Amino acid sequence: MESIGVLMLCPMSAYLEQELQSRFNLFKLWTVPQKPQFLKEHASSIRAVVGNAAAGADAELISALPKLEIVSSYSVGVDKIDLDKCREKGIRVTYTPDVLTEDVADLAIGLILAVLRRLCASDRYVRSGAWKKGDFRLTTKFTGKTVGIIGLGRIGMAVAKRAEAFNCPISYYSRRAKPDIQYTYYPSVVELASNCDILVVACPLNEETWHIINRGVIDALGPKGVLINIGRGPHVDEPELVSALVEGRLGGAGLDVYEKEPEIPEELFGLENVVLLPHVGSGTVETRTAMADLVIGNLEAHFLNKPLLTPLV
Ligand SMILES: O=CC(=O)O
Repeated sequence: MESIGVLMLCPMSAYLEQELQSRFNLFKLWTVPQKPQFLKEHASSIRAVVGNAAAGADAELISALPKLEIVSSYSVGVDKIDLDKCREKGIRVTYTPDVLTEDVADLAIGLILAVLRRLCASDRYVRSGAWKKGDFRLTTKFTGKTVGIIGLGRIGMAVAKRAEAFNCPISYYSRRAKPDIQYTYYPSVVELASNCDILVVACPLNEETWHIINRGVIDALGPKGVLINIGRGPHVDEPELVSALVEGRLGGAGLDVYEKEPEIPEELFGLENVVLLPHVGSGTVETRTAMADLVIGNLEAHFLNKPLLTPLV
C-alpha cells in the first residue's frame, strides 16, 4: 500500500502519523506552504483523507481531489465533513465511535464536579497561599441534582449511567422519545432546561442542533443552573452564554468546546463558576491510541476491499 496517497489535514497524533507513514504515501497538508498548488500537483495520487474534529473534508477539498475514495476521521463528530457530497460522489466515510465514549462521559462528570465543587478555584486558592488566611467558601452538592441530557446517544447514555450512580434523576431531550428508556423525556430543550439543575449537551452538531442552547434555554436553566458542553462549540450561542454568566443569569458552565476554537471569550477567564477545558474529551493516551488504530484499520480494510470497521457513509 506504500504507493497509495493519504492526505493528513492537520497534526493530530504522532503515533497515527508514524503508523500512516509506515503503510502509505503520507502527505501532511499543514507542512505545505502553497496548499492549492500542492493539491493540484498531487490530486491524481491522493485516495484517502485523514481529518479530525477540527479539520475535515469540505466540499472544496473534495472537489480538489478527484481520486478521493475514503475519508477516515480521527473523531466521532463529523460536522467538518461534507457528508452529502461524499454520498453523492461515492466516497466512504469512517469515524471513531465507541472507543471514546467512556472518556467523554467521564469528562462530563468531571466538569460537573469541577463547576459545582469549584475544584479549579479551590486549587488556585491553595496554590496562591490564600488558605492560610481562611477556609475556602462552601460550594454546591452534586449528588441528587437533576441532570438533563440533550442527545441520548452513546455518550449521552454513558453520562446518564454515571450520573445515576450519584443518585441524580435523569431527563433528556432528543428528536423522539426513546422506547425502553425509563428517563423522563421532554419534547423541547426549554422544557428540559426548566426542569433540571445541570444541562449536558451530548448531541452531534448539525443544522438542527446549531445554537440549540440559546437565550431561551439559558433563561430556562436559570441562575442556579449549570451548562456542560462536551459536544461542539456551535451548539451554544456563545455571546448569549457569556452575557448570562457575566450578568449572573446562569449559575455556571463547564465547557470543553467553543464556537471558534482555540479562541475563547476573555470575559470567561475571570469567572470562578466557569471551568474551561481545551477540547480534550477523548484526550487520553489509551483512547487516542484506539482512535488512531481505528483510522488505520478502516483505511487498510478499504484498500484491501474488506468491510470497513466503523463506516458512516
Ligand atoms: O471532538 C471530538 C470528536 O469528535 O471525536
